Amino acid sequence: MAKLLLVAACALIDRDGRVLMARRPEGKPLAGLWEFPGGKIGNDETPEAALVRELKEELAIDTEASCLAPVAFASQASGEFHLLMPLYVCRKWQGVPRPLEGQELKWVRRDALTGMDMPPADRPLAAQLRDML
Ligand SMILES: Nc1nc2c([nH]c(=O)n2[C@@H]2O[C@H](COP(=O)(O)OP(=O)(O)OP(=O)(O)O)[C@@H](O)[C@H]2O)c(=O)[nH]1
Repeated sequence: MAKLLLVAACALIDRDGRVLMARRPEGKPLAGLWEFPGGKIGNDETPEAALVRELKEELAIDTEASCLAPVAFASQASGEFHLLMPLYVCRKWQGVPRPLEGQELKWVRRDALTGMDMPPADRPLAAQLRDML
């Protein structure tokens, strides 16, 4: 069986109900596609701790595990790995998201979510999120 790739992803929701999407920069796998901020879960790291860390590293915002609500997950073959990716919703954080890793950021209305060019694992998640918001 393919090795599991554990990734934690987060839908930041603003006061107008929009979702923050990030566009993967050139040079990374799946470059140009829109994804949820987040990243790989390290050894000895909980998914929540990984997200708090990634949101700081990628977006310069601070949040905490108690502000992360799990809403869905993706389970998808991805090259030599099998991606298992829990998606959390976060509505409370400190700071203004800034693109620290060369990514483009966009606040997206719920109706526009499913029209974005996304990695295959994200498409069902975007639809679930749209129906939830
Ligand atoms: N963050 C994030 N990763 C996703 C999403 N959808 C998806 O297929 N992935 C995949 O999950 C993996 C996450 O890798 P990453 O490159 O963002 O994570 P990272 O920052 O920890 O990795 P790095 O340190 O190697 O750059 C990639 O293979 C990426 O393509 C998504 O919505 N958000």
